[in-house]
Amino acid sequence: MLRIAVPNKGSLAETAAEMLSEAGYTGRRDSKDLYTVDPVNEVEFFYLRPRDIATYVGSGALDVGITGRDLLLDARMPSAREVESLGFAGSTFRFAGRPGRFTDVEDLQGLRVATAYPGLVDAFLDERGVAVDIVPLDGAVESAVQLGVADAVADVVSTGTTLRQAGLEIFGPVLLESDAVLIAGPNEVDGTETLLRRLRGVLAARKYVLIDYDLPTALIEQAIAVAPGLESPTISPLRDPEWVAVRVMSPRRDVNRVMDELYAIGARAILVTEILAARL
Ligand SMILES: Nc1ncnc2c1ncn2[C@@H]1O[C@H](COP(=O)(O)OP(=O)(O)OP(=O)(O)O)[C@@H](O)[C@H]1O
Ligand SMILES: O=P(O)(O)OC[C@H]1O[C@H](OP(=O)(O)OP(=O)(O)O)[C@H](O)[C@@H]1O
Ligand SMILES: [Mg+2]
Repeated sequence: MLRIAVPNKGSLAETAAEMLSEAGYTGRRDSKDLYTVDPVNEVEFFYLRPRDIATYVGSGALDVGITGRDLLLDARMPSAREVESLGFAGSTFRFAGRPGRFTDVEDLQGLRVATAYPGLVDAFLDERGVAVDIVPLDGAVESAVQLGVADAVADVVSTGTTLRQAGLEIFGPVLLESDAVLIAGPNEVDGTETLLRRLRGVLAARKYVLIDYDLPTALIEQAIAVAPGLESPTISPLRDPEWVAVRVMSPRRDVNRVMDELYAIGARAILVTEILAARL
């Protein structure tokens, strides 16, 4: 059985559980459960703190897991590796301080930097030869400057609202672009490929829609230039020999522009439908 580590709470937990459910797995019924087994799909789920998941997977205790790229790097587990980005919980990892006080990381030399990601920050500053005093905190790191325990912070930034509210300003380079990732450990385990294919199917179903339309045969090349599909569009004959029916997958975010352009070319009966699941 494949042993999968899943975030039990925090920003990653809900979407991770949704993706696994859309991928056909049966997860826990109660948000307090720490373990559940899905005998049909031959997987076991262990619900763990996202921060600990790289440790379990990197040590080989569990086979694969879902965590954040920032948490994976912070854990410094060389035998845990990223397999696939899962496209949610996107954020950047940044330094911030009082407005105007810092322009670059070199300005941090000898100062106190509060963070919940000491491994990540240490590695970044070491590489640049900047020595600081790391103040390790568990969360709500943005308050550390105001409360006088640090001169600057290094933390997850999404909308920037938390930093703004704490009166802090970003400075210096982006330490990391993070999102939720599937990670694997040192062992090749049966079932990993199936899990990966299923999760990719969920990502594709979220990212793409199906477009069907009818089109005068002579306009096919123009229409395909607007919506080329992934491999190649499906083109089927219609009863009227002057017309064809076309079906393509198309990125969801572009779909209204694509429909407008297809209509302008001469396509009619343009229909967009959701993809429930996919193997590409
Ligand atoms: N506001 C956010 N937007 C996007 N991703 C975030 C945000 N806050 C945290 N994350 C991501 O969530 C992961 C951290 O998950 P974790 O559950 O440890 O923290 P959390 O969501 O801050 O939970 P909590 O603060 O309740 O402990 C990291 O990968 C981080 O990049
Ligand atoms: O840029 P924003 O959209 O404001 O999001 C970033 C904030 O979100 C997370 O905090 P969370 O609410 O998880 O609290 P925590 O600091 O206690 O982890 C993260 O640690 C930042 O503080
Ligand atoms: Mg948090």
